[in-house]
Amino acid sequence: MELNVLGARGLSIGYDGRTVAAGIDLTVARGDVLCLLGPNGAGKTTLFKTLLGLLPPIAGDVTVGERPLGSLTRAELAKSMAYVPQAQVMEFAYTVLDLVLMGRTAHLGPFSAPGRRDHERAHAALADLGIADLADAEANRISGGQRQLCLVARALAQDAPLLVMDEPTASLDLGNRLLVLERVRALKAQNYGVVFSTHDPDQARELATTVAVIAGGRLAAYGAPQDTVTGPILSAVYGVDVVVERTESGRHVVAPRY
Ligand SMILES: Nc1ncnc2c1ncn2[C@@H]1O[C@H](COP(=O)(O)OP(=O)(O)OP(=O)(O)O)[C@@H](O)[C@H]1O
Repeated sequence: MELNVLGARGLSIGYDGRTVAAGIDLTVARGDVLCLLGPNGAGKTTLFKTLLGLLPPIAGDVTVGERPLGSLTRAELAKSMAYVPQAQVMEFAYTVLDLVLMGRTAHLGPFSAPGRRDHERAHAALADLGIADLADAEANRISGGQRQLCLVARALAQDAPLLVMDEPTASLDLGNRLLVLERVRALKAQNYGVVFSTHDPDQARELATTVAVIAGGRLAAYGAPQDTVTGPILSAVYGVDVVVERTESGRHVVAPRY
């Protein structure tokens, strides 16, 4: 049986004793894509921070590769899951290759610089995402979508089986959004576990194997996309009247009910 790369049981999340959401149970195995949906302020980022070990749980447990999160060293954690932040313009003029090499940090000995194997891994990650030709480009002088793919490449170079992506398509134009989504789909096919948040229920329906809808201080829905990204659930969670329609090509899209 495939081991879970990430799990949460009876998890309560929040800040300084203020609970944002409680009773969260979820699992992610290799090849799973868990999509996190929920209204603004519902707790998606708070849940991410808790799953990444940046914020202590108020109650309950997080397991990483079946081990309690708190028992992993920083290096073990970095080899177990890689975080992909939203792409922003960076303070320093790193090249794309430098940026991706940062993903190798957990694999380096203390005070040692990246070696030949690390460079090979970084180049392979760039090639994997179709951006090998950008290696020497300055990371601030490429498109937002390309920068997002660099951050995914950095996560791949980390050699962790789980990628955690915070709204990977936020602020991207249509072409770049489709590019990033296509790459996420490819990662699933390569047996990575993926957790990503989005404000687009169509992406959840299209890409996810499991959807977690966080709303009203709990998981309002958790399960297969066809059971969770539904008109009644979305209407209740977002306070709007929407339906999920099937297009001629067989896709499902969320639309207002007119
Ligand atoms: N550092 C913090 N300290 C205290 N409360 C916080 C902190 N960060 C967020 N919150 C509160 O926790 C709740 C959940 O916020 P969170 O950022 O997790 O929501 P979200 O679902 O990611 O929202 P969005 O979709 O707008 O990004 C909100 O009420 C927010 O005000």
